[in-house]
Amino acid sequence: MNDLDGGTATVRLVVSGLGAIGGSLLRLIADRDHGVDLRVVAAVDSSGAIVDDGGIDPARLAAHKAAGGRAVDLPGVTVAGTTVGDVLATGVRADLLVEAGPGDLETGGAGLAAVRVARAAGIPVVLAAKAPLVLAWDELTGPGPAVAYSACTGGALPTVTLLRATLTSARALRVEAALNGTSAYVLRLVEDGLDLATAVERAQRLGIAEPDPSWDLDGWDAACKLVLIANATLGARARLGDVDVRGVSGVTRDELLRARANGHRIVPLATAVPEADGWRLAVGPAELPDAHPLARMDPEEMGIVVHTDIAGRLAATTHEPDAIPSAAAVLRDILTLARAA
Ligand SMILES: NC(=O)C1=CN([C@@H]2O[C@H](COP(=O)(O)OP(=O)(O)OC[C@H]3O[C@@H](n4cnc5c(N)ncnc54)[C@H](OP(=O)(O)O)[C@@H]3O)[C@@H](O)[C@H]2O)C=CC1
Ligand SMILES: N[C@@H](CC=O)C(=O)O
Repeated sequence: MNDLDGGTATVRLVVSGLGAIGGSLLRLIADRDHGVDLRVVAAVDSSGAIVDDGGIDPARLAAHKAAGGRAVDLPGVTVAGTTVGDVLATGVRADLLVEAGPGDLETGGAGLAAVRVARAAGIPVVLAAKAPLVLAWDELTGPGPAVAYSACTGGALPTVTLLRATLTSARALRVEAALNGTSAYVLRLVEDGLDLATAVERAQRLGIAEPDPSWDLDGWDAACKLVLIANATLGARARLGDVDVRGVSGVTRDELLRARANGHRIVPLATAVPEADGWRLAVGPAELPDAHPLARMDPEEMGIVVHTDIAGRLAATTHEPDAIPSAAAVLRDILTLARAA
């Protein structure tokens, strides 16, 4: 990383996954000066992998994908198999992998394979996909090239940064968070009278829903984020199976309106509560009083609240009406790694 090409540090990126997050990242790379030459030398989508050692124009690739194109049909690039492993086998010079493909919570799928092949080649990784890290926490946070994962812990919400800073001196008595934007948004639309399927379609149009939106509605996306936050900041060694997971699909409009009439709001809540032998982790719809910071949020917000012994109650929220803030979290990690190199 940080080769100097004509005076500017260059970071050669392989971007795997060119949907809402990958496409937004490409546009962010194209749209502004980052003080670093972020050069996309390879990209992968479900059609296959493309490579150009001189750099693929990120704006052109983003526009091609937004128009429904397949990566392998982008004119002027070399098609190089279907995986990140195939990309690296071409010998293209790469400094960083961005993994923004779909997750697979059983095996880790192509995402985990891509992360492993990159790290074996000495290449650091920035993750948007959570599954690789949830399944292989010890491996991916252990010795070897860095793995950064800001976008895996609540979009642009700096959950890990906030907790690490706060818990340097204080103890967490309880952590509460609304970590799944889709569930929060969908519940608010249902509260307003929309049916569930239409509400989910709206979230998909915003680009905030998972490739398989049942991950959002059934609580698995929030559970993944909670596991990662607990492991990163609370000293936990949690796995997905340790989380008590309930989804929001069964919440009815009547229940939502009854809560409102009582001065409450039902929100998709993730909680971490200390116990004698660790942390009790749970995800599910919960009724909170209107005065609670997570009940006061706009439909497109996510948030976190940490109750501490000596640092009071801290709260942070993020407004994410599309995939750009999460892509900005990916960019944050890329630039942090680039500047540290
Ligand atoms: N959307 C969001 O707000 C956030 C998403 N994430 C995570 O980021 C990841 C991507 O999400 P999102 O962009 O919304 O999803 P999308 O469905 O919009 O995009 C997924 C992308 O992955 C590509 N893809 C499918 N299979 C493979 C494969 N085997 N190898 C490489 N790429 C593949 C798809 O290809 P094709 O274009 O050909 O279909 C598509 O470009 C997910 O893991 C999600 O959990 C994290 C934070 C926020
Ligand atoms: N599907 C997620 C976005 C990525 O983490 C959400 O709705 O919050």
